[in-house]
Amino acid sequence: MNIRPRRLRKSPIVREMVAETRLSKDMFVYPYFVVPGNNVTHAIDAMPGISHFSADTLVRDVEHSLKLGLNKVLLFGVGEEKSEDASTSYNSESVVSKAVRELKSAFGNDLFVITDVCTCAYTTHGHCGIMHDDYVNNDETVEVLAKMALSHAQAGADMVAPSDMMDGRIAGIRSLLDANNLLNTGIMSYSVKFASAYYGPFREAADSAPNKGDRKAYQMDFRNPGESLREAFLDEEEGADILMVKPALAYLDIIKSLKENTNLPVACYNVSGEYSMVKAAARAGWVDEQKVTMENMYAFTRAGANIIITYHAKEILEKGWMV
Ligand SMILES: NCc1[nH]cc(CCC(=O)O)c1CC(=O)O
Repeated sequence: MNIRPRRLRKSPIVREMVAETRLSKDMFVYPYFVVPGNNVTHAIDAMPGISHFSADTLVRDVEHSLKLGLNKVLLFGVGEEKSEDASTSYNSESVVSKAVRELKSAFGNDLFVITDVCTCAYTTHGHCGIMHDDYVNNDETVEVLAKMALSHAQAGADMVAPSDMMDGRIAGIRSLLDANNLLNTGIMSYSVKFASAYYGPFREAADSAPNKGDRKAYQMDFRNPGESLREAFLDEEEGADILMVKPALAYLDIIKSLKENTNLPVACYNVSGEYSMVKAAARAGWVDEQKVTMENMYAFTRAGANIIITYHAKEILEKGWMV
């Protein structure tokens, strides 16, 4: 026997030398939930370790994140007045726009601010668009999304991230941004977003559960890898800068095939249900939290993700789990 793969597993040094996948904190994007008011830090039950922040406490928490080397955030607005037309979503005084202004005035270009663009937290029915006869009207929704993206961009967001899955929304957003001379505001598209039960805990965090029906008439069917490439290519043609796959853990095949088929950076969203399952199992003593978390992070990287959006990011860096 002259071939012995175990030679290269003999010691930590040799294992480090031949490791095929590297993970860096620069790959992480950390999500934050922003609520109205002052001095609010309210823990989200379904997502241990994650809280709602008002703009002032957000600035303090982000300052701490920045010290850890976490310099990219994804903002979700929660707790705004809801309506049929989601008009609070594009108000220049919206909770997200205010938070963007405060973060940018505190940290400038030391912080990269991405905003989630979707109406589900702003509509009375909790759907990701404008509804008529129990159906989300695509083109009317795209107009609202473009206005919402514009308001975030005008507040100073570096990048907007539409998470609604309407057809043509990347083109709609890009053209409104360009018409307003916001040529350098990027778009990270939730290109391949499946209708998934893994969003369960998030709906508590964002108070965005649909009060009737589900999201299957706009989010993708998880049986369809071919359609996932079709969706991603459309976004690429429409001007997306980054393509995202969501959820991540149950969709590693999709991440891998997208990476092999595009030259754009690929992001994955390690969603709330994936996060809370790890937390719950770790709390019960069934898995080693550090080891399972890092195994998941490497799985995303190995599949081809260049960017990982994860609720674990802060704890990974706080506790030095990278090493
Ligand atoms: N459309 C809004 C949105 N943006 C991100 C998530 C999920 C994030 C997570 O679960 O962590 C959702 C929920 C949904 O589509 O139902």
